[in-house]
Amino acid sequence: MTTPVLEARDVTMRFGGLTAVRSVDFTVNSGEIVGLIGPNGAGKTTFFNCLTGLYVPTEGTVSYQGTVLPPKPHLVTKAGIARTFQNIRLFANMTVLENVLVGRHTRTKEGLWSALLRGPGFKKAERDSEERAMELLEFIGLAHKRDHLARNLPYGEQRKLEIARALASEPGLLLLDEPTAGMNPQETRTTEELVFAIRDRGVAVLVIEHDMRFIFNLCDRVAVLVQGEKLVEGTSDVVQADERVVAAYLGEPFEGDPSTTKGEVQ
Ligand SMILES: Nc1ncnc2c1ncn2[C@@H]1O[C@H](COP(=O)(O)OP(=O)(O)OP(=O)(O)O)[C@@H](O)[C@H]1O
Repeated sequence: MTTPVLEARDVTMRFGGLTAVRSVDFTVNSGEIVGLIGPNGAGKTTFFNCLTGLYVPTEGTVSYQGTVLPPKPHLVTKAGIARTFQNIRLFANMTVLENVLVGRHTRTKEGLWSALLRGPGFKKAERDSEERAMELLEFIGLAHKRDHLARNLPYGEQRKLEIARALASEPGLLLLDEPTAGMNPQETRTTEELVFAIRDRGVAVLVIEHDMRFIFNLCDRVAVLVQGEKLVEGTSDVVQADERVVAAYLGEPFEGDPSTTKGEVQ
């Protein structure tokens, strides 16, 4: 049975006279991988920022598992939504393990005094956190690099580490903003497999991406934003065949034969 994890209702975001997102209704259900695509400047990242509390929408509401979210990033994370960003935002001079541990802080209950005094409660919490972080590093294939500095990882592994750090907050929904940007085809394929594996762990995924092949292979459903409005939403096949989508992408990587079949679009 599908139940809504995320529900955005009538979300509008204006910057002065510019409406970057206009009356968008959007749902992600449990167990789903949903794609959000659109030409440059369509409002995708602005919409993500509205979902994650970085922006307070001018109008509309965002709910997670039936409860309206407070527009504060740390409260959104605590509620169960984690994200990555277009540009890598790791702690470059921390180790791989430390980066994942940072991602767990919303889930650790030990308070300031316990941490300062390093009492038995704190030590146990620390051990549990480390175990959980190592389990995540195993999952993404970076356990053997736990003590490497994040800045010394190759690009593709840095992006994986960001995903592990986001997963460390134990989200029910993961938002990925251009996870394959700058990746070679092999790294992109690995990321695709990783996203499927994340979904199989019970985490719903919403992904922004310009790589159409990646999106159409991966997603159960795809929504298209154009000039801040949701133009089309449906399965990959429906979206690929929609003439309005083809028109919106003319001049973009998706140009060419409108009858292009799945997997051949780039
Ligand atoms: N903080 C801001 N202040 C003013 N305008 C903004 C702000 N953030 C985004 N915009 C504008 O809102 C519009 C949508 O931008 P946004 O970055 O959300 O698009 P996008 O679809 O994510 O683009 P891209 O694919 O290039 O990342 C653009 O016209 C952009 O200039």
